[in-house]
Amino acid sequence: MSDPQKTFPVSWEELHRNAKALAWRLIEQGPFNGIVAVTRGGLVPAAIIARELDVRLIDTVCMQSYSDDHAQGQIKVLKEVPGDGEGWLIIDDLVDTGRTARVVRDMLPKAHFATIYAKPSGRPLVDTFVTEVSQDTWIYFPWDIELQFAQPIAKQKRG
Ligand SMILES: O=P(O)(O)OC[C@H]1O[C@H](OP(=O)(O)OP(=O)(O)O)[C@H](O)[C@@H]1O
Ligand SMILES: Nc1nc2[nH]cnc2c(=O)[nH]1
Ligand SMILES: [Mg+2]
Repeated sequence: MSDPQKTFPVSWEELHRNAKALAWRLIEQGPFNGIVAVTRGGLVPAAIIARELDVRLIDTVCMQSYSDDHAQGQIKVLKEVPGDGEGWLIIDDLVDTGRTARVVRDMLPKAHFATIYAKPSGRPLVDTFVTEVSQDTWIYFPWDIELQFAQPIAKQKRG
């Protein structure tokens, strides 16, 4: 998606609340042997969920696909996890097109795949998620953004 229609900024508090909401759903699905975080976006959610589910065994699948202009290129797998994923929980921050999820699921077909956010195209690839956002929305995570001055609405309207 190179020109998303809407943006959806997420604060640290909101992310923490949503990650805990995901943990409440996942506690019913476990117990899990360990967590596989999909880098980099899955790292912070995985840390929060590991704390809530009392999981200490964490591995990573290292992936690269989107560039800074929100365009998705070829997915590169920089690091894999051996095995079929049985008893493991995979955590990513979101599914968008579902292409990243497809690659990870093919790698670990027996794992449980969970994300905090899901867009409609990727939703069928996720076992458990918390919040659905529309396909034309770009989510900004707390680590993507910083506090800054915002124009009053009246000034924004005058242009
Ligand atoms: O469903 P898709 O269309 O494949 O998109 C979802 C993936 O895109 C983002 O990762 P990204 O490749 O931007 O890297 P990052 O996790 O390092 O931010 C996000 O963290 C997901 O992993
Ligand atoms: N930060 C972020 N990364 C993405 N990768 C694919 N879709 C998104 C999105 O909406 N936000
Ligand atoms: Mg990612």
